[in-house]
Amino acid sequence: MQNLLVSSQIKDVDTYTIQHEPIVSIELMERAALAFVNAFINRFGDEEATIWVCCGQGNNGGDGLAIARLLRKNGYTKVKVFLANYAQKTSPDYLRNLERLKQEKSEIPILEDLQALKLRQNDIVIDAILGSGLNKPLSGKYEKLAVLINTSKSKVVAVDVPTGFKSEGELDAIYNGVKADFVISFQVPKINFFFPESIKAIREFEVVSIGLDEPYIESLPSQWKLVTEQFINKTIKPRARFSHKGTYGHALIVAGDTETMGAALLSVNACLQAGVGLVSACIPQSGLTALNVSLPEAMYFNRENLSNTDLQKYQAIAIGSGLGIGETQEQLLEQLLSKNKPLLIDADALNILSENKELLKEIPAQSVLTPHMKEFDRLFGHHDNWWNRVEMAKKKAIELELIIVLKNQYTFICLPTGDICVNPTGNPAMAQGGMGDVLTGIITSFLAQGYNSSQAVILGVYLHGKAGDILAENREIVTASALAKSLPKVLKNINSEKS
Ligand SMILES: NC(=O)C1=CN([C@@H]2O[C@H](COP(=O)(O)OP(=O)(O)OC[C@H]3O[C@@H](n4cnc5c(N)ncnc54)[C@H](O)[C@@H]3O)[C@@H](O)[C@H]2O)[C@@H](O)CC1
Ligand SMILES: Nc1ncnc2c1ncn2[C@@H]1O[C@H](COP(=O)(O)OP(=O)(O)O)[C@@H](O)[C@H]1O
Repeated sequence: MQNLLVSSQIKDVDTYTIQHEPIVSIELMERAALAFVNAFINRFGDEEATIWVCCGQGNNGGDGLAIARLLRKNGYTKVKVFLANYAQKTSPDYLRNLERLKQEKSEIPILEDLQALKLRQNDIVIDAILGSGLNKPLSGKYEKLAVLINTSKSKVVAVDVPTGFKSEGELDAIYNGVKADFVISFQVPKINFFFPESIKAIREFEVVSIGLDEPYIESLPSQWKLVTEQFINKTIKPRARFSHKGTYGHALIVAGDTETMGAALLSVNACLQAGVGLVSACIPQSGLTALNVSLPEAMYFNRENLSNTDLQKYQAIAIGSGLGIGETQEQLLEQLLSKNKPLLIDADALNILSENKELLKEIPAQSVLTPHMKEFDRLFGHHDNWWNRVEMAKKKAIELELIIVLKNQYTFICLPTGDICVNPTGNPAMAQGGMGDVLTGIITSFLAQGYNSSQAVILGVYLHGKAGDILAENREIVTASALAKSLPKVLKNINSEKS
């Protein structure tokens, strides 16, 4: 897991690195500029392009000046600098870089008049006006400059964060900052990059290391974590020698209704593909033939028997995929809740809870809820923005001792400890019905296999997205069935790379 930091902490890490590496701040700025330029060249190799580097007077502007100089050195002949010198204060490193640019006779024109900023299609604007130092909404000349850049049809590449974009906290409904096609951000992704509202400001981003002190970053208190491949590789266990089906647990999946039996089958199949030892499908009798034909590995569990069966033999129980809503389904959920065994609760079972909120406190601790945005809002109230929604998910996860998996492009996993783990995998090719049912099957499978609840959820969400990413490399659409089918290979690849 990688700590995600707020702006004040990032500043703190800069200071710490400067003191302890040690490195003088102007050198750190040079390193940041170099990292930006390398990433920039990788992506925008056209040395003939006209590049306008727009600089403010803080450290973000200082980066911009160094970037302009380094681009010129790397063969970009048409680099121009525009100084947005609208502030009273200037940073010392900005001033040093300005001096350097002037002294070196770098042939880079330095412009200050807005009239001179004639942006054309195919030009590239490097936005180094304001970075993570933003401390109030954009207004006046800054706002005017942002409008000019946004309406120019030039490609916009932002340094660290687009000017006017808040790195953390609630994002305003209306965004008046620079809209960047690409952001090259330093060291850690900013928390707000993961919220859907950021699409107004950022089309794509890349994070580059500038050599800030990583152990110090990890030592800082932060409840925001990014799930990393290293964490997954470390957590996932290969199949053991002399193991048998009993080693990998028995899962019970309560799902399906006459018209939504597919959801149950998808979920049960995903559970098998993710490696469970045994799975029993508690589906309506009308689905029995379909189950036997399509998933001969799965067993059938008659719903009539749920109330009088000892569920101790199941290592994991999920309820909800395609379950339907009605008195019968409500009874099924209540029966399971009364067994006082952690559950995974998805889809219609969540909708039943929304209609019977008094049941929320009956959910056993360490249970997992997997709502998408609408299911979440039905459960815990309407939210105007994602920052507030995630804050509420965190609050409820702590209060009810649950794991809340708030599904989206970047899924937020809120743990009872208050930690919020952001999942980086997944893509729009996966935006199709049934994908959530597959996720339920995968997490249930990992729960049955003996991973603890947080591990099972983090592994499940990450691998679900990872499988989708691998498939999306050569197809536009990834169906839920295709994703489930690909899981054994994804697991194999991870375990082979480890050994
Ligand atoms: N040693 C360091 O601190 C490093 C900093 N780096 C760069 O430094 C940036 C942060 O630099 P700074 O902290 O100087 O901040 P910025 O350059 O982002 O902004 C500086 C100034 O803008 C003012 N300001 C904030 N919001 C405003 C608004 N809406 N309208 C008008 N003025 C506004 C602030 O009061 C401050 O004086 C990062 O984004 C990154 O690009 C990098 O060079 C890496 C190393
Ligand atoms: N654009 C996307 N990027 C990443 N993941 C996505 C995207 N669209 C959907 N997903 C993933 O697919 C799943 C969809 O879940 P859900 O909406 O419950 O689907 P369903 O109810 O149809 O099975 C979630 O895990 C979500 O994170």
